[in-house]
This record gives sequence, C-alpha cells and structure tokens, in this order.
Amino acid sequence: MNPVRLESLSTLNYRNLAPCTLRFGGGVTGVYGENGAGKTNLLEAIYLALTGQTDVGRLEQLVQSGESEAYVRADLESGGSLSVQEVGLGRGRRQLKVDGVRVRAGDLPRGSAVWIRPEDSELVFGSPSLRRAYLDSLLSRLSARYGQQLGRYERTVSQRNAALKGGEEWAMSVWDDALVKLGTEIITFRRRALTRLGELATGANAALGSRKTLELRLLETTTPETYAADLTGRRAEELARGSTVSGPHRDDLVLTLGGFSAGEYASRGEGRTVALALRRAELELLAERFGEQPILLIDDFSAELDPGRRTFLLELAAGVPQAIVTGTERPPGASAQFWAQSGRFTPVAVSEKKAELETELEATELETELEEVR
Ligand SMILES: Nc1ncnc2c1ncn2[C@@H]1O[C@H](COP(=O)(O)OP(=O)(O)OP(=O)(O)O)[C@@H](O)[C@H]1O
Repeated sequence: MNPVRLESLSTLNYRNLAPCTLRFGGGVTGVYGENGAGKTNLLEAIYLALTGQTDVGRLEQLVQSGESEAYVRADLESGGSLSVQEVGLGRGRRQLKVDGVRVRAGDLPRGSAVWIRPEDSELVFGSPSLRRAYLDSLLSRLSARYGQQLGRYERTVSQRNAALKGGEEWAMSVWDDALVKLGTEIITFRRRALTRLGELATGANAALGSRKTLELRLLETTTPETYAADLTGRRAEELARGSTVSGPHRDDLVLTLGGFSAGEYASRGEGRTVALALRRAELELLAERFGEQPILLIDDFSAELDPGRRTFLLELAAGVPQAIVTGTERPPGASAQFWAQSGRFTPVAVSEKKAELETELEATELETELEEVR
C-alpha cells in the first residue's frame, strides 16, 4: 500500500489560525514559535481533517471567537492519486466530505494519523475513562465493526439506565440480552487487540530505556462467561443506583510498571515514558493493520526535557514517511520549517548554509545602513 501524504492544509476561522494554505513535503516538517502562537491548533486541525476526530467538549471551541462557522481542508496524495477531505464546523455540528461527497467519520481512512501530545501523560495518571477512551478510539480505528458495536452498546447502556431509573424491572431481561450480546463482542475484541498492543507497548517502553517492564491488562467488571449472571445478581443494586454497574463501559486499562500500577506509583518521568510507549505502540499497530505508516504529529517536542525521550521523539519522526513536529524551538533534523506567530505560519530557510547566508546578509545590510547614518 502507498503511504498517504498530506500535501496541504487549508483553514478558515479555525481557532486562532489566520486563513491559510500550508504546503507540506515528505519527511519531517518543523513548526516552531512562541507559546500561544497556534502550533497545537494547527496539529489539531490536521488531525481533524485526516481522521474526522476531535476530543474537545464542544465543537464551538474550534470555531474562531466571533465567527459562527469554520472550515478545514486537507489535500492528500497516495500512490499518485489525490483526494480532498473537508470538515465544516458550525452550530454544534461537523460535516465531513471526501472528494465532495458527504461521509461519516467512520468512512475516513482509519490509520492515517497518530498525534503525540504533552498531555498524553494523563493516559497514565488520569482517570480510567481516559484510558478507556484511548483504547476504544484505537480499537475503533483498527476495526470499523468495533466502533459500530461500541456505539450500539453505549446507546443500550443509556437506555437501560433510563429503564433502571424508571424502576422498569419487568423490561430488564430484554435489555440484559442486548447488553450481554454487544458487551461480549467488545470484551472479546479488546482482549485480542490488547495482546498485540501490550507486546508493542512493552517493547517501546524498553526501547525508551526504562528498566521496569510495562504491562497492559484489562481490569474487567465482568466476563463473557459470567455477564448474564452478574447482571441478575446485581439487579437490586442497579435499580437502587439507576445505572448499569458491570460491563465494558466500566472496565479499566491497567498499566503496570515493574508490577505496580503506573498511575499510582510511577514518577512523572516514568509515566511520560509509558505514555510515549503507548503512542509508539499505536503507531506500530495501525501500520501493521493498514500496511502503511500513519502521518505522525508531535506537539511540543521541546516540552520533553529528558534527552532520551527527546531523541526518541525525533527519531520516531525521522522514521516515518511524513511527520509534523512543533516546538518553541526549531525541531532539529526537519527538511522544512515554519515559523508560527499569532496564528500565521511563515516558511523559513532550513539549510544551515542558507541560514548562515541570511544572517550574513542581514549583518551586511545593517552595516550598510549604519554607514549611511554615519
Ligand atoms: N476558538 C478560538 N478562537 C480564537 N482563539 C482561540 C480559540 N481557541 C483557542 N484560541 C487561542 O489560540 C491560541 C493558540 O493556542 P495553541 O494551543 O495552538 O498555541 P501553541 O502555539 O501550541 O502554544 P504552546 O507553545 O503554549 O503550546 C491561544 O492563545 C488560544 O487562546
């Protein structure tokens, strides 16, 4: 399969970004600038255009303040053919199009991008719901069916909860049947995918220099074998609480480091390494599944103060066909660079030689001006 390459990104009214079209080449593109310049917003817009996904609470947040609609467009190239993915945002809705035809997020290529962010540490130290969301989002990308069944399962849970709140005990056997069927499929798929994800994450954590072994496992509130009995057994509790207490929507992805829960015992640095290992595992798993390397987006490599992790990030970027790396300083080794300021991105010379010449030129010009003043 041919890798997908982002040729250009255009945005209008997207967060603080000035209307722009940025062209990207292969290899590593660096985007550097001060805090608040719009670097994260740019990566967020790229990720949205590539995957249709965003994790903001309200879509309005993505629309520039004072505006009512925003637009993002990615021009992609794969094996010589071009395609256009567009996202329109407005009135709390997102509209996706591929080559002018309306599609749903699940119809977009599912392995096209991986985004590494400083806040990924929350995957380790944050609540189980964040790890579940990470796992579910990754598995939905590996399998469209997983995403569909998960959607059905979640709707069933909320309808069942409404029935529990209404004290509709008589209706429970119908809800239980639906829940067990969908939930069993989700648990089975999670277990299978986690075996490979775990192997890759363990390997990545070791490659990052950690001497403690990282292991991934599911902490399950029920199993396919006991699911139906668990629901019946906890009926009174569920009716009292008005909510479904067992099932994959309550399970946790447990990360252990050297045998201890990373969320509870790991240092901040160890936790950051685990988060990076999870992202590299995601990159590798998507590449295995779809036969091509995703476009890698790395937000704020300069926030990574540990030299080992910094090198790991830059090597990861250099190892994929296309990566976009942001930072408050210039990401080294990039074949193209943009300077970000107030939502605008200006291409800057990359080669050291060229940069040197520019500096010399500036110096000469200044000297000439100075001479004129003298
Ligand atoms: N909907 C919006 N409309 C206008 N501006 C917004 C909107 N959402 C966010 N911003 C602004 O965008 C600016 C840039 O944010 P962004 O996170 O992209 O900066 P950054 O360059 O990544 O900075 P840092 O280096 O601190 O991570 C922020 O100052 C923020 O207030």
